Amino acid sequence: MKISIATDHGAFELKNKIKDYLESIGHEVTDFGCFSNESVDYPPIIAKAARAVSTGKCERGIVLCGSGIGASIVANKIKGIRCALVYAPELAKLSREHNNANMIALGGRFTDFDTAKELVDIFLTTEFQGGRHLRRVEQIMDLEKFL
Ligand SMILES: O=C(CO)[C@H](O)[C@H](O)[C@H](O)COP(=O)(O)O
Repeated sequence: MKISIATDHGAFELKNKIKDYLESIGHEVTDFGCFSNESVDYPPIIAKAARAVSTGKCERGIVLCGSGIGASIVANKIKGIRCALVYAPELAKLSREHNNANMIALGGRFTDFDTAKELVDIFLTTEFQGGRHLRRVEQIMDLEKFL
């Protein structure tokens, strides 16, 4: 799968570990930064990863920051993005089954690598359930028409 990834300094190491892990299991990862521990502003970096999903260049995206909150807020500003902030496996599962999330946000200061790996695995392998959830996701996407 083609996956975009981005972070600010708050999850720099975790981003690199997730990228290496994804590549080791055969995914194609486009890394939008950041590329050092130096403090950076997350909005433009995260927006690039979200735009890659929005335009179809990547099928899914993973964005990170210290808490994951800022990253999720930014990603959800981009057309067509449904980005879920996930900390627990059940939330990663629900983000796909109920929300058809095309991106997840992780908090690097609150999530260790083993947990992140589990969250990412679930996000990438769980199918959207459709049905009543499709109707609701369509209602979410309809809201973009009024932006
Ligand atoms: O945006 C955030 C919080 O919603 C991210 O966690 C940032 O990584 C964090 O705000 C960065 O904080 P810092 O004090 O500048 O390292």
